[in-house]
Amino acid sequence: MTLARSLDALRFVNSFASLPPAFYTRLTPQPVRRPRLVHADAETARRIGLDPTVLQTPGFVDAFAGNTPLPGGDPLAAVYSGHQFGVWAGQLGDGRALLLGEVAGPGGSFELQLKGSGMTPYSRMGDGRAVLRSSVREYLASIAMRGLGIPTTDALCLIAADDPVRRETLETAAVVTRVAPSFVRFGSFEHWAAKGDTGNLRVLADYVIEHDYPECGVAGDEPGAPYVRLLHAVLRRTARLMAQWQSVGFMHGVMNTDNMSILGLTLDYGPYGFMDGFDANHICNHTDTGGRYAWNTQPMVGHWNLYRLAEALRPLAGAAEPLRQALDTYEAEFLAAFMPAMNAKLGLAERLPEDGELIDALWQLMHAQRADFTQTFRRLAYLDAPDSPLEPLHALFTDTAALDAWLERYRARLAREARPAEARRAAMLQVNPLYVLRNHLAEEAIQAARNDDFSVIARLAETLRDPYTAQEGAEDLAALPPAWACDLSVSCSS
Ligand SMILES: Nc1ncnc2c1ncn2[C@@H]1O[C@H](COP(=O)(O)OP(=O)(O)OP(=O)(O)O)[C@@H](O)[C@H]1O
Ligand SMILES: [Mg+2]
Repeated sequence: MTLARSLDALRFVNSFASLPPAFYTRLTPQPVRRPRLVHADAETARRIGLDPTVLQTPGFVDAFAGNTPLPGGDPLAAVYSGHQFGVWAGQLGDGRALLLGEVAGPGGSFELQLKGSGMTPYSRMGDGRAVLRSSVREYLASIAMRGLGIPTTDALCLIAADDPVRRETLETAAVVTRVAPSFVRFGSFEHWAAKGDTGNLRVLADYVIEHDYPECGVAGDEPGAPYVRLLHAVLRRTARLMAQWQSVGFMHGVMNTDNMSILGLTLDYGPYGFMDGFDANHICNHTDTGGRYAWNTQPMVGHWNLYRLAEALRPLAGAAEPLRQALDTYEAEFLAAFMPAMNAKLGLAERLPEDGELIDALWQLMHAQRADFTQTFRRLAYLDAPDSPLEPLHALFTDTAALDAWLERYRARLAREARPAEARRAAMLQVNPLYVLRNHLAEEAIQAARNDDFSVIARLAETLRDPYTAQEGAEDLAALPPAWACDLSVSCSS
C-alpha cells in the first residue's frame, strides 16, 4: 500500500476539536531538521489501522515529525491545569504536545499526539521541544508497559532530529507520536473547576462520559449521578493501575494531577524507573527531594489525586457525600487488585488469611537486603524445580540464612496448594517478568541513539514486547545493573 493511501485510510474524526474553542488552540507543528526514524511500532500501527509497511517510508517520517501535514488531521494543543508536587500550579496545558486528531482503527478509537513538536500558547518558559534522551525513554517505556500488560499510552514512532535543545547540556530534539483513546487528565477537570466555569466543566465531563465512559451516563437519572459514577469508574481504574505499578516495581516519578490519565493509563514517561535492588522508599526522580513520589507512596498519592478530581467534580455532583463515599472505596479497590496480584506472583492460587504476613515478610527481607525486585520474583518461580539450584536466588541476598528461613515458610505454604508444582511454575512465569526497562538499559539505548545507532532500541523493543518469555540471546537484558549504573540519576529535565 502506498503511503498516501495508507494515511488516507486513517479516518480522522477529531472529536476533541468539537469542544468549545476555550479547550484548545489550533496550530501546526514546528518542523524539525533532518528528521529520521529511530523506531516505529508495527503493533501500534496495526491497532490504529495503519499499514505497518509504510512506517519506513520518508513520507511517514515527515508526517510524524510534524514537517508535513497529515491529511484529515486537525492539530491542536489542549489546555489543562494541575497540582504539581502537592501544590496548585495553575494553568498548564500541552506545552510541547499536539493532538493531531482521532482515528478509528481495528483496536478502537485513538488520539494521535506528537510530543516535542514545538511551542504552543501553553509552553510558558519551555521551548516546546523534547530531547532525544527523554524521548527514547518515553518510547521504550510505552512498549515495555504494554508488554507487561499495564495500561499505558502507546507510542507509534520515535523520530530523531538535528535541532539543538538546551537542557543542562546541549542535546538534540526528537518527536514521539503517542497513541491513546484519550489524553484527558485529572488536571483537565481541575482547570475549569478552578476557574469556577461550571459550564465548561460540564461540557468536559459529558464529553468524557460519552467518549470513554458511556456506562456512567444513564438517561433520566438524577442530575449529579453520572459524575459520581465517573469518579467511581476513574477511581477503580486508578486503583488497579497503582496495584499493577507496585507489582512490577514501576515508579512513575511525577504523579502530578496533570499526569494522571482519566482513563487510568500510565501517562507521561519522564523520570520514571523500574526498581533494581528493592528499597521500598526508593525515589526514582532526582528532582523529587522530598520523596513525594517514592515507590511506597504511589498508591496513597493515587488516592490524593483522586481527591483533587473529586473536588473538581463537586459542582456537577450536586452533593459532596456521594463523592466522598466513592473516595472511601479506594483502599478496598486497591487491595482487591494488589493482594491477588501478589498471591499470583508467589504462585498461590488460593488465598489464605496468613498470606498477607508471608508477603510482608518477603518485602521486608528484600528491602533489608536490597534484593533485586524483578529477579527475586522470577527466580522464586524455579524454587525446588528439577535441575534448578538455589544458588541464583541466594545470590540476590546478602543474608542467605534469613532468606532460607523465609523459604521454609514459603515451602510450607506451597505444600497446602492443590495445584501441581509444574502448573504453579508456569503461572508464576506468566506474571513475573524477566525483562523490565532498567535504567541502565535505557541509558545504553540513549548513548547509541546519540550516534545514530538505533539497533539497541530495536533490540530492547523486541525483547520488552514479550517480557515474560525467556528469549535466546537476551540474557544480558535480564541481568542486574552493572556497577556504572549506580551513578545514573534521572531528573525532571526532559
Ligand atoms: N520543553 C517544554 N516546552 C514547553 N512546555 C513544556 C516543556 N516541558 C514541559 N512543559 C510543560 O510543563 C508542564 C509539565 O510538564 P510535564 O513534564 O509533566 O509534561 P510533559 O512531559 O511535557 O508532557 P505530557 O504530560 O504530555 O507527557 C506541561 O504543561 C508541559 O507541557
Ligand atoms: Mg506531563
